[in-house]
Amino acid sequence: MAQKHFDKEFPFVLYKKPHAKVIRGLFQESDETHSIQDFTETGYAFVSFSGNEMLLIPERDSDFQFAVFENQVRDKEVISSSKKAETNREFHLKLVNDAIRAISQQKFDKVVLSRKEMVELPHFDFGQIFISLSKNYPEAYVYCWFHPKTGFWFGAFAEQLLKTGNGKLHTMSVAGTQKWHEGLIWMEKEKQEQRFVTDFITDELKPFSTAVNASTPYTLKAGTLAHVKTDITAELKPGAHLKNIVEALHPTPAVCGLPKQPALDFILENEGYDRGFYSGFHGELNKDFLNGNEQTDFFVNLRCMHVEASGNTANLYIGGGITKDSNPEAEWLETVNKSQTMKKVLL
Ligand SMILES: C=C(O[C@@H]1C=C(C(=O)O)C=C[C@H]1O)C(=O)O
Repeated sequence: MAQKHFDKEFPFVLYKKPHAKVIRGLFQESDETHSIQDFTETGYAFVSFSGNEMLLIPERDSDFQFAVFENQVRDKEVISSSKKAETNREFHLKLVNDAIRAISQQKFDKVVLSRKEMVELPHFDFGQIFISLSKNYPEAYVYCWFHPKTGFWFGAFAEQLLKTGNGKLHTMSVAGTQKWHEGLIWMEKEKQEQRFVTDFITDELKPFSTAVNASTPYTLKAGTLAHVKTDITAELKPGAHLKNIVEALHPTPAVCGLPKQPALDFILENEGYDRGFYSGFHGELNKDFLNGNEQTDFFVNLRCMHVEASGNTANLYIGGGITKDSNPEAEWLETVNKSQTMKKVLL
């Protein structure tokens, strides 16, 4: 089905929710480009970091399919480094140093800096990549998006931007990174960068809610990495509009910074490339296609990559949060570790 759509250059998305056994697919019946206008639409949303591109595979022009996925065997870990990565390293170290200086000059408290890394693909098979991601990361939201306007995007991570239905909203604050191991301990630097995200989200949700509750922070395992996570729930006021909530939350300090505007300006002036859909968000808009409920279920687009429709190269996107206590070399290594999520299914 997906291959048939790709051959015709019709948009489609394959996705598997965290810990789910079911693969879902939404297949557009035309090559038309649909966009989100006000978040009252129904379908699958795919939104860029800047919010300038808000693509939609609309329910009314699509066919929904699902299949049970059972294979849970993980592949071996891949460690690789390329000459290209070394060139990136110098640039990234300077970028992080510049950000630490800007923080010490009180321009902002946190900024998330990212980079793009190119990997050549000897043989590209989108179905096989999607299955391999699903197999390796059962705890993640795994997806493969294709649109003639964007080419392919893949991702495997479980950071929810928001889930709403029945007047309730669920979201989470995820930040701080370490290699996962038994008994790991979080340092003040990681706790602080994650607290920035929690405080931002709870403050932004208050005008839309009668109550906002946050759990105590705990460890989230993501592949071979671990992050600090807080669950946040809100009781929405009647009439709270999804569009306004999305605009208030995105981009959170998990992918942008705090305060939002100076951090965003720093990213746009210094990162040196266009993030495109990396650190944007995507997911079911106003419908859970499997059970038919009215529900929105958006995830942040992280641990992701872009592959042109020609399938010759993949661009991996990786970043991390910088605060006053950041160490540039450690921040570089964090992006190298995060790049393994996608490399594991490519090399
Ligand atoms: C920005 C990324 O990840 C985000 C940043 C993290 C951090 O700064 O430690 C951790 C998890 C994500 O919220 C990425 O994976 O590219």
